[in-house]
Amino acid sequence: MAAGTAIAACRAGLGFGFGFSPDGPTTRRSPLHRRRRSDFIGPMNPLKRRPSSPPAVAAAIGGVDGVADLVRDLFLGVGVGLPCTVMECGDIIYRSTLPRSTGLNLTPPGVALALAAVSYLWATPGVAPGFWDMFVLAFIERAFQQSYRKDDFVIGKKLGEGAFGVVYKVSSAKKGSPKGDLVLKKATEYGAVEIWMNERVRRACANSCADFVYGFLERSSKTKGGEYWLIWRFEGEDTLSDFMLSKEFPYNVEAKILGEGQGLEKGLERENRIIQTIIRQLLFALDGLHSTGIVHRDIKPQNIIFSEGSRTFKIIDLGAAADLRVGINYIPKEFLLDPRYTAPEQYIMSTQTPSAPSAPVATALSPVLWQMNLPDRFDIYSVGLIFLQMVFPSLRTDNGLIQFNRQLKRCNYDLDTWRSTVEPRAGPDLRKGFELLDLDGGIGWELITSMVRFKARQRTSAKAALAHPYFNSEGLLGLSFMQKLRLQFFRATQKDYGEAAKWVVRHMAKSGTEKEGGFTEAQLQELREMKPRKGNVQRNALASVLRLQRKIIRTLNESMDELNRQRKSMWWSRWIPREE
Ligand SMILES: Nc1ncnc2c1ncn2[C@@H]1O[C@H](COP(=O)(O)OP(=O)(O)OP(=O)(O)O)[C@@H](O)[C@H]1O
Repeated sequence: MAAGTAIAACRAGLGFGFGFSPDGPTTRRSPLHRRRRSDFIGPMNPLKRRPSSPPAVAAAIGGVDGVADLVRDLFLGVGVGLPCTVMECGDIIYRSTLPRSTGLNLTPPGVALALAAVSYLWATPGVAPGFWDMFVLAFIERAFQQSYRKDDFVIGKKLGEGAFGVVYKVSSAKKGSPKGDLVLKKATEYGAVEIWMNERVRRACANSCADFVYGFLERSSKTKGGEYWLIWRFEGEDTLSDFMLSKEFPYNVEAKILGEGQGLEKGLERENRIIQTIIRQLLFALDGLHSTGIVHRDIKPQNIIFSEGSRTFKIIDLGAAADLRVGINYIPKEFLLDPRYTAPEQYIMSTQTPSAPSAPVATALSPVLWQMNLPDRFDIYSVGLIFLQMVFPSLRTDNGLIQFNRQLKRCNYDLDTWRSTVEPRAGPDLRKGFELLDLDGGIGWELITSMVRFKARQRTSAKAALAHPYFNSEGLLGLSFMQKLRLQFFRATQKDYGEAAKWVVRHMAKSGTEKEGGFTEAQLQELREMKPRKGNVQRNALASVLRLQRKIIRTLNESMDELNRQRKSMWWSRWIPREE
């Protein structure tokens, strides 16, 4: 019945038919298709023309073969096709008339479009991996992971106490729990963010941070909302800060990260090698975080732990981190980032950036926002300061670092200017530091100055820094042709294109000219800021209207922010384990 209808439709040229068999349109062998050429185009050889017949008749004529065709058409022919006048149906008898199967047709614009789409989906922080991580990996992980309760832990020595939590060394006798000591952090409401970040890191770049085991909410009579309990493996006793406070630094780290017996005399070369290794490990860990869209925001030697197991430095304390893949850019109001290590911009996203919309939209837009703000450069500034502290012993104390920050601010955050002011009257420690950075044609100085800069956009990324020749053991002279090319590229990317961008923006923003009338953006801004003046009623009225407009927009933005914050806290808290 259905086949009959299709034939009628084909005859009428309506284009309905049983079109799509698994072989594709060009190799169909049903009685229906045998007929098509002759019906619509006309026979090429009248002798070979088959009579038109309904499928049932064709089945009778064709015997078993026909029945098989009919059954196949009935079950597999499910599509809607174009009439053979439009579609290349071919003819089973004249196989040579069948168009050659080309499979997928590749065209240059199609390839370009596909490449652009793939690059966008995989660009930092990764839209496609983000959806996969959030909707597949997270659920699988949750389904198979071991869960814990408060009673599973025996609490031992206190390791630290911050503004938002207490950290203990603990052990667990629970079957299946990791061997060895564990670390437990009891955190207040902000622990939820930390659990989220640690779970994300464990799935995306486990080697970057301390090995996270589990996190859950524990109700308690003392705290209103309960406490979040976070468990990690115990990585080791020492943080980078502990090592740096010792007079033996950097030699006290050498055996741990490079092994015994390096066979070099104590001196600049040897110190340089150790510092190089620490910075490389730190950049490697940061690159892992940044590639998955997480910015730590609290990078400092106290938050870098030495893992005895992997003999590398790892990052801890993700309590202030931001996950820009899904738009968690959340800083508790009372939370102050450590001013000794923060970059001058204070914020990782422009304050003009509206707060992130719902998670899927934020994820889809994340590559654009990431490129607009380059939030990872915030952490790079902190690494640059740690690098300076390792090289110049006088900066390792709090007072030394605070004083340095003041000097740098006075020099407009320009390390070259700072150097030119302090070097002439430098003591032996400072001079030794400059000498170390000047090894191999000043390649160390070049890297450090590309990290500590006022403008985030001019700072290097962790990935680019890792490719810098500073990390090549033979220095500048040992660089291959390709490495030299890479260095040139690195230097080119460090140039300030901000002025060029400003010029374009200035010209684009100019909405009015004297000739064409209207106001330029700058004039409008002036009007917005202007206090009402007597005597110019028209101007004052316009200024009042603009001020009112600004107020309305600000109020709307604030309410949207508030709503988004509430909505966000609702959606992502679903991922945090509840009370066990
Ligand atoms: N996985 C770990 N292995 C070993 N020690 C750890 C681990 N995690 C944390 N610690 C120790 O606990 C201390 C405090 O940890 P953490 O910085 O996460 O807590 P915090 O409450 O946020 O502290 P603060 O606010 O001072 O940064 C660290 O300085 C470190 O000595």
